[in-house]
Amino acid sequence: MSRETIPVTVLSGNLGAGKTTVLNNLLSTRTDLDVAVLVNDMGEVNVDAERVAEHSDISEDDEDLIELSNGCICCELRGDLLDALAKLAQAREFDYLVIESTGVAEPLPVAQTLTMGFDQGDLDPTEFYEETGIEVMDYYELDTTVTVVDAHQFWTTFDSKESLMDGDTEKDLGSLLIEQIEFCDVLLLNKCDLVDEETLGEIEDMIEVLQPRAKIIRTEHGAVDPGEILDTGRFDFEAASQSAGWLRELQQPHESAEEEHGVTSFVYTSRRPFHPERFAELLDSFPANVVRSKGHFWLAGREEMALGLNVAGRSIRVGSAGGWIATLPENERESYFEANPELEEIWDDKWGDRGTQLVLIGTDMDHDALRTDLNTALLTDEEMDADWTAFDDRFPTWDDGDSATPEEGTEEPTETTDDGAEEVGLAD
Ligand SMILES: Nc1nc2c(ncn2[C@@H]2O[C@H](COP(=O)(O)OP(=O)(O)OP(=O)(O)O)[C@@H](O)[C@H]2O)c(=O)[nH]1
Repeated sequence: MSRETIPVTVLSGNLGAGKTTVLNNLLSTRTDLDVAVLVNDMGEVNVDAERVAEHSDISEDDEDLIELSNGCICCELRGDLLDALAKLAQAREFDYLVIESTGVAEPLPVAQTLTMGFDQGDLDPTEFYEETGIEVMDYYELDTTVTVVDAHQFWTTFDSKESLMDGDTEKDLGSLLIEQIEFCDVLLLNKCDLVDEETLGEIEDMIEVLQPRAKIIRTEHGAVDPGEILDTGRFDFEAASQSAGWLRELQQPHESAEEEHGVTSFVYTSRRPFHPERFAELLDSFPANVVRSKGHFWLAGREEMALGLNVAGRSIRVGSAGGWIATLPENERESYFEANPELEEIWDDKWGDRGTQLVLIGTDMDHDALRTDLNTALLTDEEMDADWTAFDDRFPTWDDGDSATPEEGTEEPTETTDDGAEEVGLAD
């Protein structure tokens, strides 16, 4: 069979979750399917590629199996990924392509590379086109992003602060797991043979709140019907980027009802700024049962810029979330109002759109107690009239040249930690 475009499946998942097992299972049980494989491993020697070769008809010298080593396809190997895709396309025809990404890859940049193409490839696409008559990006279509999650290690990884280098940034396993869950079309909850029914239910409740859009499939030893991960047509960049539970919650806030296993979420909003020291103290001892929090906040004394909070597992990051609409020049502000008439409703005569909006997701959270704690960190009436610049403020500072609105703001998060007062220090 040959076809117009090759559907591409990207397999992500933490180290040891079972990505290679899924792949081996697919290749060894369905030899009738013409699948090419691209493996990205961080190691010197590409262990995964050797194992895939061992367990399937594909040999390591085979042009069907391409290995990318010494880097991660979500960062420094993006160009190499495109090179490899071009070489595969040139080598022969096949019906499906599966990319197994390294255990530290974030699915989003991989998806971006596959959907947006040659922003930094070593290979000149024009040259390739002249040689082959094939437009690489037209030849492939990102079809399904699959995250493999290790059910047995789930809670340990979720709470883990063990860090890994992800390109130039250090990431902890917990937040990587959350990012992988938040960006996928299909989630394989693997190693279900090692976990009891009650725990599986707890994990599923958490995953459903973090990622309401994905199809969750329980697997043992990576055995999954190929139709669930190949040529499913499920990938949609826009939908995938918008599917994280926290984002949905921000867009349509609602107090979620308690699930069977106590996983809930809610949105905290305030039109008063936080006191920098009291809010820092709150983050220092942030409750461990809040496993995910995202949003922007207003810190007294920082009237030019919204700050972004990003809590994932045990990692707490604070970054710039862009300027307030209130700080924009008059004409730009007016066009914002025209495009977003609902702004009128939240606009404050003195403070404009300044305020706080945070989603909190967690297990057994006491919503009222958390709201009270957050409210206690807000300025009091008396403090509202005080000189805000006199408050102690150990949050980092950023260049405020970025005029993005809070919702659109890209974060340049500064890693902060939350264990122990000494380590926590938000300031440098
Ligand atoms: N009991 C059990 N073991 C599994 C299952 N799936 C995979 N394993 C084992 O878990 C280990 C890791 O699996 P891999 O498939 O290598 O995991 P991976 O995600 O490819 O790992 P990296 O390539 O290191 O990121 C192997 O020893 C597998 O045999 C499962 O469902 N149950």
